[in-house]
Amino acid sequence: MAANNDQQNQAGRHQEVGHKSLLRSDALYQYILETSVYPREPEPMKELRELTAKHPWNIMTTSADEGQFLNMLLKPNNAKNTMEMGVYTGYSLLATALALPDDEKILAMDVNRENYELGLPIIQKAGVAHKIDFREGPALPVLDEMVADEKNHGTFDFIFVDADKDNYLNYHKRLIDLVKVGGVIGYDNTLWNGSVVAPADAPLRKYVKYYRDFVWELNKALPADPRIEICMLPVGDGITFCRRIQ
Ligand SMILES: C[S@@+](CC[C@H](N)C(=O)[O-])C[C@H]1O[C@@H](n2cnc3c(N)ncnc32)[C@H](O)[C@@H]1O
Repeated sequence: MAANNDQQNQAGRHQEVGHKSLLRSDALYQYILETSVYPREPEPMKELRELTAKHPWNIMTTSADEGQFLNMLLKPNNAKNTMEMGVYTGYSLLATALALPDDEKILAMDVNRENYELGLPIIQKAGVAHKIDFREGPALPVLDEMVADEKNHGTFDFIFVDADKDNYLNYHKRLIDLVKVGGVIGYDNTLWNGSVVAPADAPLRKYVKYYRDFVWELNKALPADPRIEICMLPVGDGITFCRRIQ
């Protein structure tokens, strides 16, 4: 009996260790980048990634594996009309723009135009700048304006949310009207640097601690929303995809 219990405990432990190493091993992550991501990264995305690496706020950039994933996700889904909140220097925006058909548009919003303009020459050189409608300023009032006009309801195929985490639930309340039935909203950073499972009193950086409550709230609210199907993936800093079903 004791041996059986031991075996069960061992099996339980192995599963847990397997999960942790997937998320926590730097060497494994590097392996993914070097074997799968970097060899197939489009030249403009590589150039933008290298430019962004020199910027003082580079911690904000979308990771290369996530960029590759977004680019692949959008192609088979035949996404046409898309939106992005939180552009920074434009890595995820470029991944999206490269995946979209030539005559389609991305509504891109960020409070900071300067960082967008750092990456813009690379986006222009890649021949996709004409797909981007960049709006400088907070995203919420733009969403409110769009929601107020019923013509905009159910018109977006894909929406990527990577801006201020304390507004994610406010965004969700509006985006659910703007995305098509069958369309997808991706919320970035839903594992929030792993802090979602850290003890309440763990010593976290101030901004990580502040936003964690909002990420927790979002992670509770999305599974309870019957209008969507969801899938949370440990890509980048965690991304939760929501497909509108009603
Ligand atoms: C994590 S970064 C985005 C990274 C980007 N997706 C990329 O590929 O590099 C977050 C961005 O959200 C922007 N932001 C913060 N608050 C915002 C708001 N209320 N509305 C729009 N953008 C906002 C910041 O200026 C910052 O550029």
